Amino acid sequence: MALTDLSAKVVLVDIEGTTTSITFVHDVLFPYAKANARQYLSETWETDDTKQIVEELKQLPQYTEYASTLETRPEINAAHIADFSRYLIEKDLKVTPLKTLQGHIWAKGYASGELKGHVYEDVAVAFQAWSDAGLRIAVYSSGSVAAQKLIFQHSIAGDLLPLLSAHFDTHVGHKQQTESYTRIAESLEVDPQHVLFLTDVPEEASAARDAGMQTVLLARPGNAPLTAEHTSSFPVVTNFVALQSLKQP
Ligand SMILES: CSCCC(=O)C(=O)COP(=O)(O)O
Ligand SMILES: [Mg+2]
Repeated sequence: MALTDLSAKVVLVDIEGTTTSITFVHDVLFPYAKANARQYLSETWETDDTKQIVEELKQLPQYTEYASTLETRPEINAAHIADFSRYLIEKDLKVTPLKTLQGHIWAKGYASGELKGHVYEDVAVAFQAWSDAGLRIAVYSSGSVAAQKLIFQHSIAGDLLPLLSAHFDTHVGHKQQTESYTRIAESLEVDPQHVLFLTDVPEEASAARDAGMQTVLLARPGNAPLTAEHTSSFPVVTNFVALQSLKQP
């Protein structure tokens, strides 16, 4: 089954584990956010945007859990919120206000050149080929839309942003919920059956498939191993080029 046989009009890509290595996210992006959270929060503490992020962080159930581990009642300041952000990052919690904050922090690193977005070497080639073939390319990641734009604009393969036509983050819903994919298809004004979703997470593929999308799993180096049940339930490829000669499971 070649990509063209999938009758896709939109290719919807996940980022971490799909276009980009998990190692880059965990060993470069997360440490950068942890190291720079306090400074960012101090510098922007009085802005409406940061006030909103802080409010949303404090509403998270994990905040009550975190605060209960502290010996004294904390003062709500940049240092305390930075500590809580680091706690969330260490647990790899993909919660919306943390992802918004991370995107803002990474912006400085990309602007200075300290950060360059990792993409696998087949990604730019595939994006160009899909775009040339008239397919739209959209992104759905737990990373904020701002963070998605940064990783592709400042990628090691150059500026890939012009090839992308839409971005979705957890504001549309969580990635393991079917309704999120229904909303994405509605927003793209396309029948879900004409969307091909590429991800490394079987539960995300399952949710997208339940919404009527076509789904393919990526088995990139360093991704969590797929079980026999996963590989019998979904087509699996190791890179985007392999989509051209995809075999049904
Ligand atoms: C948008 S780049 C940062 C990656 C990130 O923070 C993240 O949570 C990626 O999750 P994904 O849904 O792309 O697997
Ligand atoms: Mg992923």
